[in-house]
Amino acid sequence: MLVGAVKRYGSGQSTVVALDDVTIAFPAGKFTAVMGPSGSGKSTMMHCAAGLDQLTTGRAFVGNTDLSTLDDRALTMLRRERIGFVFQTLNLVGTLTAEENICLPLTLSGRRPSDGVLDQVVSMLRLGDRMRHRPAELSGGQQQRVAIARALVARPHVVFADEPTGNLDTRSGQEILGYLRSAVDKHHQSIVMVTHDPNAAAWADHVVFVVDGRVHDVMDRPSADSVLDVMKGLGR
Ligand SMILES: Nc1ncnc2c1ncn2[C@@H]1O[C@H](COP(=O)(O)OP(=O)(O)OP(=O)(O)O)[C@@H](O)[C@H]1O
Repeated sequence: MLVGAVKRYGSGQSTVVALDDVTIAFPAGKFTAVMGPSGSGKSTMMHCAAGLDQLTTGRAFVGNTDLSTLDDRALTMLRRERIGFVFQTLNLVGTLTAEENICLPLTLSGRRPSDGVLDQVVSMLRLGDRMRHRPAELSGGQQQRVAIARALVARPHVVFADEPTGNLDTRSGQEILGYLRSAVDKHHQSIVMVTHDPNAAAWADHVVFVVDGRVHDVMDRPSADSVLDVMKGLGR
């Protein structure tokens, strides 16, 4: 959740206001899509909400925890224990196999995947025969699926995903959206997903439209058509 969130980059004449007084809740156990024109502040909003970047002013909460009250170590722990990430820069570790990458957040906090969860995630993402490969030996889409498996396998409270289906064919994209949906419906995880695709946004419970660093609109129970209409109205 962001309260009165402002994020400025740079100073003086070259200042960019990426978030301009944003207050928005990402409700627990819900699937939120974030849409808006290029450069409108979507990634900045996610990074600040996930504690990967600091606000200039305002507050960011994960659950009841005010991120500004945490030191670096506590922030790292919170991210590791409670948050999963799927970002465009996949951050897979080149020297580790797919399986080691997927389990890395758990390994770092001294845990192991719960029974069956690893198998379930790996088979859903059709990575079963790729688990011993390193990232360089995988296609772009397979790397994307490894990053998604890594975000899901620890069953974090919140998953932040930036264009998670961006590099995927339609079938794999639909499967991943279905799995994100079931993570919400079956396991009460919260998903916050940036997307440019109205069909992907239609899987969410609601869509937050961001324009020029502000929340322009929030739509409940979106359909691909209703999302497209709003996007057209934004003229982009
Ligand atoms: N590290 C940075 N330094 C300076 N300006 C930045 C930085 N990161 C983002 N910006 C600027 O902040 C604004 C918002 O960027 P952001 O990446 O959040 O937009 P976005 O909606 O995610 O865009 P896209 O859909 O193209 O990924 C843009 O004007 C961008 O140029």
